[in-house]
Amino acid sequence: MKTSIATVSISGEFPEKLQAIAKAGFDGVEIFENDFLAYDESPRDVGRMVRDFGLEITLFQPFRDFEGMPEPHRTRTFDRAERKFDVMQELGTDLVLVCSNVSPISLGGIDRAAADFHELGERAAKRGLRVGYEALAWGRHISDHRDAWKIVRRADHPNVGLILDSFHSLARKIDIGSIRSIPKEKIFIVQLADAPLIDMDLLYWSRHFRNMPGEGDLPVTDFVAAIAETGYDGYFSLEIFNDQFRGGSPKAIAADGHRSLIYLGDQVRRRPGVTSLSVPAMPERAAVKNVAFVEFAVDEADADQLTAMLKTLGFRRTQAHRTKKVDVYQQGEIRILVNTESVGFASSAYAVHGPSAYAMALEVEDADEAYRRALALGAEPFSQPVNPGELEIPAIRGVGGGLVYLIDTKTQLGRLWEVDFQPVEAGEDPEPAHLTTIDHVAQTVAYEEMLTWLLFYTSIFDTRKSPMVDIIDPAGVVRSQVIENAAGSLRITMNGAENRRTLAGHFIAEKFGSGIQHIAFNTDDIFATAAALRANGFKALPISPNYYGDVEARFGLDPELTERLRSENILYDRDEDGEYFQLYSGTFAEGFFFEIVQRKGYRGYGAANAIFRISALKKQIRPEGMPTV
Ligand SMILES: O=C(O)c1ccc(O)c(O)c1
Ligand SMILES: [Mg+2]
Repeated sequence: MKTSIATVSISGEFPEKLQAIAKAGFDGVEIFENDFLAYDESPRDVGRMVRDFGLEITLFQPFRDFEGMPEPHRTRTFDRAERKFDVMQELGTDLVLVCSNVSPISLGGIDRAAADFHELGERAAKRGLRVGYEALAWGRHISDHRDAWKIVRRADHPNVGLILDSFHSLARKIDIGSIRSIPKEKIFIVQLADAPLIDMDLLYWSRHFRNMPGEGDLPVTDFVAAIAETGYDGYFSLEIFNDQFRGGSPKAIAADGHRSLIYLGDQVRRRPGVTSLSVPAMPERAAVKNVAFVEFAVDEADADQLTAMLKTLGFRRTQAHRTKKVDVYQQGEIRILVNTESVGFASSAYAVHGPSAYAMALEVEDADEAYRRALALGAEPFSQPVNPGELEIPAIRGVGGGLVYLIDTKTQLGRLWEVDFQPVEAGEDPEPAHLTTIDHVAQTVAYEEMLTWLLFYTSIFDTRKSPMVDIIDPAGVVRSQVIENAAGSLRITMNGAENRRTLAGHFIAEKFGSGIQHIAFNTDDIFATAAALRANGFKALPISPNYYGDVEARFGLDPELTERLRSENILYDRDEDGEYFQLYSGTFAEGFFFEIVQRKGYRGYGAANAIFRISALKKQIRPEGMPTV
């Protein structure tokens, strides 16, 4: 599978775009005419620059409003094509993309269009060039790849072929089965884009909301599988018109794009009936069994505050690292590590971000396989020296430059708690609070980074994403998206902050970056937990009394239950799957907090309650740090 990306897909000056594209690992680039026109160098120099970056020009595009023109426009259109052919020859590319005519003066008719393409094919052939025809979803007469294919077939010219673009076909829900019968040599190139499902005008949707395959909701994998079944193994080229990407970091967007293509190729390769696609071999997406631990980087003073909070939550200090200043706090199957080292990565994470949950460990079937897959998808490996006899845990860089450790039980890694750690004497143990497992880890990221991390998790781990929802913060909107596995043993909620006045935005600003903002634990009995926490001196986040009148009315709750919820500051939600109870701690270190949940069949995250807990949490953050609304 050869990878390419259109220059329109990313921001920056022409050379900056090319550099980012080359660095991300693409083989080719589509030159989008306006990018080229806005640049001062000659076509020859641009062609040379592209090749100097080790890239091939996959095509020049778009050539608009070509087929079906009445005279005198028709003659002029052919003259215009000849001019573009000159440019292509100087650039050093043999393929031009002709998109279906949108002009109101254009005439319909398959034969007329086919005759025009036949003639264009003749002219192109004289120069050793090729013409690819693409149906725009909003084309005047041709808006369906099946019709474009009819025209190409009838044009019957070796230098005229079809260009398929996933957006145009999938946005119009055109039957993908229609692709399977197209001879592979007539597919000149394939353009790919995904998009979130939004009900809007096709042109506007296409020009502003496309995103990388896997980032949106279109069945791009099915589309590529159908193409692969023809035996096509040419270029797959990203063509992403996206307002956010245009303003984003060229390097990051290009890297996401390349990752999305490799991930897509790997998914398609695993489909039955697909043999042609040459994709680098890599292990399957890793099934995550659980979040094995979350590790905090803190100094001694913060550690006192954090561990005091953990104790009120019913955690016991059970182990200490043999050679490092790392303590393990445990309850049920949950492990929280508290790292107060003054050297190494945790300490630098502390220096940059202050106290933070900088690392988490995911237990998978085979840590080495998960690690290899992550690297094949362009994840950044992490390692630091370990002391003799200690385990080297495979790790990759995650959200905000934090770490994701990968562990398993089939190798020595399964003995981590015996090899690297030793038991400590029981101290003054708190009352156990019946916390069992980590329900979810909530990461706060800048809104522009959301898709990057979404692709990171979904491409490496066997997870799926939920639709994005809006969380209302009194100071703005926070976008929230869940990444979870079918078993519910890995749940990550990602909150994207658009401004710094929201709780999420404040967290990012204060921490100098993205990271884990809260961890939620499961209990099987929220009221027993609440009672134990009270006995431990835990301070629950106070929820406005007005909230309880509303939930009682909304869900028709028994007043006795409402009163219990109110007296324990427990939030409540219910949907068709079941009930949900939520209890929050106060904040630690400028916005970090803990949550305790009980799920009675419920699978969501209490989005409707978010505004109430956000308002309550904001009251706890130092007033000068957090503008109120
Ligand atoms: O939005 C457009 O005009 C446009 C142009 C060229 C393409 O390949 C395409 O998919 C869309
Ligand atoms: Mg296109």
